[in-house]
Amino acid sequence: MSTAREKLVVVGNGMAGIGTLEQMIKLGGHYDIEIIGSEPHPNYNRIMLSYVLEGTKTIDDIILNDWSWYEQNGIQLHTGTAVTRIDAEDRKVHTDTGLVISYDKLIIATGSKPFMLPIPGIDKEGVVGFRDIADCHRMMEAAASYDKAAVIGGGLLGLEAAKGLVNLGMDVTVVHLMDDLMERQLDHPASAMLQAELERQGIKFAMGKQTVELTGEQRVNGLLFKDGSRLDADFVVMAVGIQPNTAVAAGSGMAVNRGIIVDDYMQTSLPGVYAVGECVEHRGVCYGLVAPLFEQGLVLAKHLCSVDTKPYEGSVVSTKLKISGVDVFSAGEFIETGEHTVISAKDDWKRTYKKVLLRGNQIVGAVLFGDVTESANLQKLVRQQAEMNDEIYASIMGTGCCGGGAKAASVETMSDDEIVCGCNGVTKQAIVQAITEQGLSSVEEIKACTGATRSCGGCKPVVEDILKFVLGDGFAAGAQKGICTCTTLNRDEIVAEIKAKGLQSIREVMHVLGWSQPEGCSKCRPALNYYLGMIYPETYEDEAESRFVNERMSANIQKDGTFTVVPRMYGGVTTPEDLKRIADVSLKYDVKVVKVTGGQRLDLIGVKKEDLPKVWEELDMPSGYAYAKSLRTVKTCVGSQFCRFGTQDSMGMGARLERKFERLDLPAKFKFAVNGCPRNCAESCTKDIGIVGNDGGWEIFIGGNGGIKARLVDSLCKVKFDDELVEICGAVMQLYRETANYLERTSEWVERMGIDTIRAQIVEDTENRKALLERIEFALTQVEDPWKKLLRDPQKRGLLFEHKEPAI
Ligand SMILES: Cc1cc2nc3c(=O)[nH]c(=O)nc-3n(C[C@H](O)[C@H](O)[C@H](O)COP(=O)(O)OP(=O)(O)OC[C@H]3O[C@@H](n4cnc5c(N)ncnc54)[C@H](O)[C@@H]3O)c2cc1C
Ligand SMILES: NC(=O)c1ccc[n+]([C@@H]2O[C@H](COP(=O)([O-])OP(=O)(O)OC[C@H]3O[C@@H](n4cnc5c(N)ncnc54)[C@H](O)[C@@H]3O)[C@@H](O)[C@H]2O)c1
Ligand code: SF4
Ligand code: FES
Repeated sequence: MSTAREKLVVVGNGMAGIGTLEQMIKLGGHYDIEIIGSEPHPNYNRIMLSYVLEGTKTIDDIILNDWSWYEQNGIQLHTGTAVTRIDAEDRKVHTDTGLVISYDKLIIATGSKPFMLPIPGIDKEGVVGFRDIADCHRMMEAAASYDKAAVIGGGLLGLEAAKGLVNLGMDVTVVHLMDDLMERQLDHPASAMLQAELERQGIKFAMGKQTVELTGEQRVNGLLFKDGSRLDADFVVMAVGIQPNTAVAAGSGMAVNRGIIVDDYMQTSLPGVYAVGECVEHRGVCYGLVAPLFEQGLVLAKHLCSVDTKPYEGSVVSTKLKISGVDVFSAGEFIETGEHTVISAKDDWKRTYKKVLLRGNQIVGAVLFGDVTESANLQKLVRQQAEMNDEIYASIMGTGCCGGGAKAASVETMSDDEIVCGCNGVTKQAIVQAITEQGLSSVEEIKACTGATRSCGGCKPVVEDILKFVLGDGFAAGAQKGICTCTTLNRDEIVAEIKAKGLQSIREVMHVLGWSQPEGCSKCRPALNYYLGMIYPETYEDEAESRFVNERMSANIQKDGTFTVVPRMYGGVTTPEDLKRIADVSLKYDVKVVKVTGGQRLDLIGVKKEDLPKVWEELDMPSGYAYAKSLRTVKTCVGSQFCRFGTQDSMGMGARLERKFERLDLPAKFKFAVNGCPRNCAESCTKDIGIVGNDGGWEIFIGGNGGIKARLVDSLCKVKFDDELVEICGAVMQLYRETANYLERTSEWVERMGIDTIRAQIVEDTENRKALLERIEFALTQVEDPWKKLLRDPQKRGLLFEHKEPAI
């Protein structure tokens, strides 16, 4: 027996109303749907208007659901039509075009309008709000004809508008009532840093100014302030906040305060009538950001589709200013009171500021300026009111300890319903389903399929964490031309730009080269850190927080949270004394397993994090770099010292090579093997550099790999003397350092470059070889054992490994 479908009418074709419908469609809701929207466009991403104004997007780029979406989903759409009256008794809406549309259920999603100051002159020509596509066009037209703009209001909207107008060539002054910009999101230090940065970008400020009149004849020509001073302006943008659109609701007898009053299921005071988005007031709060609206929309969609749902209990909001090169983030509580414990760090040289507020031990708010790498993580922690602990502390405050682990864990504990992409209302479940059911494996694919990361990009790190969590090692963040989705530049272009422009830090590279995501991502940051270190071995200050967790800890984390310790054993050779020390330390620190590795050394598995420094100290052996993109092992056979077939001293040569080239940063992990004769007992054929002794000297092979993508080596050349062998190996390593993509193994590099090209540059061009050698020799003078370095630094040691109160 079929039942007639109920009729659902939506008033407002904006982000909240359509976001709710999208969720309902996914849930399989059965309604006949009709939408009435006063704008003449299909649903678009309002938050991207800032980018349209700035000139980095067009209107076409920001359409979220084009006309065909409505058709495909059987939705009747009336654009350019405003609802003027709701007749709740007869369940009908009336429009300004004379339509009368009946409903069974009604959703009001009318959003807000800009608040226009009630001052003389507000109606003059050249005074606009910034809310929709029409406003955006008005601003762009004004910029083509006029020079001097004033933006009243130094909040998020005002600052983004000001930057857009500066980009369009206008002379822009932001007029702000208070002494601090964005005082609703930032504390004083962050505000001051923000203002200084925006001044550098060409925006002027008139702070602490109350506008009492807009002067001029028909068109505005200036602003008059309460203190009697004036500012000339032939164009004025009003950005002093918003007002929920409640007139139609109020006129129909609905309970309205500042916004339309709703309960925890978005139901208004009238039966069958719901409201969602900026027009509503929930538990006394009206929201002005999209993330809460999508959270409301999800609850409403489930409620209307009779799917079990938790009630909507309010949102913890976070904000991010969308101005390139200005990284600001704020979440939850941001002004400290006596109740808070404050963790903060301000660096005037790097121009960064971080503050985290705790109530008890719970994270209740944060402000970041300059370095917002941890914004996605902090957003989750504040939303979850997570307990602060050593790992979270270290990852947020910059030592980066276990940041990856903490993030992966928090992705695991996120509920399916949790919204990952606030701008587009995409939940964790939607992303996981896209990965598992549609076989997606990159951020770009997730973006195309779900919309996540499509707008401000702030959710990209979390999307990447989910990809990593679901796919593990199978995660490859996209096959685009750029090194990641933050840039379209490839490795060679980036390295060339760094050299040509003398760029010195990750932040500078991302800013100058126009990264789409100001704080970068987990793919580009480690790569940039490597390229900068390779280009400037002497002066570049390594950014530990841009390295992978194992590298930051100088140990490999295991699935039970303990670590492994692998000391160096040059050429796979050890001594009874070293073995005794390893045994003593293993017993003392309750090491679970001592494993002989494939690279001929010992792996102490199951060391507790807090014991790592003591284990390193008591072993008193160099780090084996088992965690690093660096030289790992030099596997040797017994060779001529003992083997009756041996023609060359493979153990001696292996140890020499390992001592010489250890500790150097490389694009990926790197392994040698050295054999005393062509019987090849130490298996040179699958190593990055494989060396085989013969009667007349040595043969050098490169580009082998025994891992997932197995590859046998190519022969590079034969040499007669030991010193020549070491030189060729050094030149190969330096050429690889200078030309490989970060994480590219030599097996891929040799195939990409071609063995003949490499041979020509190293074997045949002796001048080039000499230059490569000079550069690697210099780089080698700059390296230091990381275990010893950490042991010398009590603050870092305390922060990374011990449960001590960190020094702030
Ligand atoms: C320039 C700009 C940048 C922003 N950037 C961000 C950001 O970075 N991050 C963030 O979280 N938020 C941002 N916001 C805020 C965000 O865009 C809003 O929170 C969101 O769009 C609100 O969605 P909504 O559906 O409630 O309202 P809207 O998107 O405004 O949709 C309401 C729609 O209803 C229509 N309507 C109104 N009355 C009627 C009627 N009587 N009949 C028919 N239709 C009607 C309106 O014309 C409008 O199209 C930004 C806003 C602007 C203007
Ligand atoms: N990146 C983002 O997240 C983003 C970007 C743009 C807009 N938005 C949202 O759009 C909405 C509108 O933004 P907004 O910046 O207009 O609102 P807002 O309320 O965040 O900021 C308005 C600012 O104007 C100032 N102000 C008030 N009266 C003034 C006066 N008479 N003279 C000078 N300054 C005065 C206030 O002190 C305040 O800082 C907000 O909800 C905002 O969250 C968000
Ligand atoms: S490779 Fe040759 S020298 Fe080395 S152990 Fe085997 S047989 Fe002996
Ligand atoms: S949160 Fe802005 S694009 Fe996802």
